[in-house]
Amino acid sequence: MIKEKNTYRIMISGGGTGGHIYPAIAIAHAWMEKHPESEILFVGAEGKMEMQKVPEAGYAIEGLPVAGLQRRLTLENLSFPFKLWDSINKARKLIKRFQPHAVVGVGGYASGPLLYVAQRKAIPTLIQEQNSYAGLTNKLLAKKAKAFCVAYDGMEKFFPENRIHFTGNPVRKDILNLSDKKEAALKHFGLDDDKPVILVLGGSLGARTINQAVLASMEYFEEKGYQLLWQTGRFYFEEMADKVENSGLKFIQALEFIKEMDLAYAAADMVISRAGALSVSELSLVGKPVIFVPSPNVAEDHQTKNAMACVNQEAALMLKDSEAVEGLAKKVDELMSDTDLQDRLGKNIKKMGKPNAAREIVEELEALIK
Ligand SMILES: CC(=O)N[C@H]1[C@@H](OP(=O)(O)OP(=O)(O)OC[C@H]2O[C@@H](n3ccc(=O)[nH]c3=O)[C@H](O)[C@@H]2O)O[C@H](CO)[C@@H](O)[C@@H]1O
Repeated sequence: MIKEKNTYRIMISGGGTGGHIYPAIAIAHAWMEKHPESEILFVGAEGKMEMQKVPEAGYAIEGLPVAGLQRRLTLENLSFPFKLWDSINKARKLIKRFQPHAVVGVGGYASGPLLYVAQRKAIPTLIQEQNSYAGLTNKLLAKKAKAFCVAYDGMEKFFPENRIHFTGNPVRKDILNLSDKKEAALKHFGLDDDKPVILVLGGSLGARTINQAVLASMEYFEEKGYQLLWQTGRFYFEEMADKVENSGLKFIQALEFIKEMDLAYAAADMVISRAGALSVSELSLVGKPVIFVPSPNVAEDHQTKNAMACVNQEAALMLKDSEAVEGLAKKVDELMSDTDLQDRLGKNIKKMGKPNAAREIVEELEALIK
């Protein structure tokens, strides 16, 4: 074990969406809790969500000009090699200045240049892969990374088996214990305490189909006596909030983005959610009945795989994206009318939770530095 009082410098890189950023922040918190004298520097992509969320969590971040390669042929792709070159140069300078003991990559193209430079300088790199299907950047960095902290079985398809550690995804600490938060949560969101609360989550950016499905069913939900806490995502918020306002419905609450996810989970009686890796990991710790509506627009349909890992353990229900608009109300009824099913799903999903993930990742990182 490394000494507790030393100053370690750790760089953490990646982002693009909450699914990469929040695990990165959870790792940083767990590291600082154990090694409070350390310095942490995040590296993200200019203009992306991490440039706002990371400083809000109390850490410094530098942005690289890197951009993702579009799958379609676009003009933007022409500038890709130049941005990559600039990013590698900036990564080189950052590493020279910060002199990290180790570099952590959490996926998303922002982590590519930094880990590439670190690996060429023989600085140990650890990759945290959140999904059941490895992202492109992580696959490209796999050969020289020293450790892979994963959340799903079967990751030896992508990474060398002897360096894989099955830690689970690191989640924010405040959702680990929700038992005494319900009352405060209802108050925080101005919810009624005798109407069931349905929490609707579209992943960190919101989900168009889920929003359309809620729009199609919201009158019915209100008639049934439910109240909805509905995260629309920032791209859809104005339109959805207008529609709620014009409908005159009283118990449908549209929110752009929820900062206090612990309170949202605590308030909920059931959850409708996209099946991004972190949402699934968090919901596994929360232990409430869930209907997953996986996004069909992600590499290798990995959200369906994430959701099916739960469905196969009778730990959640799943509704296909293509059936969501027509089928959401019926699926919600199926769950809300069956309290045994609610209990079973809640208990089974909780068994899948990995509450020590962040701590275990910190231990792997310590082992690399040593
Ligand atoms: C469309 C897309 O590319 N999705 C990917 C993205 O998902 P996305 O970024 O949506 O990520 P996840 O579902 O994994 O996690 C969402 C995170 O955002 C937080 N949150 C969400 C809503 C909100 O209002 N407030 C809030 O704080 C959640 O608590 C969670 O920590 O990264 C994941 C992890 O690599 C992938 O599995 C997803 O397939």
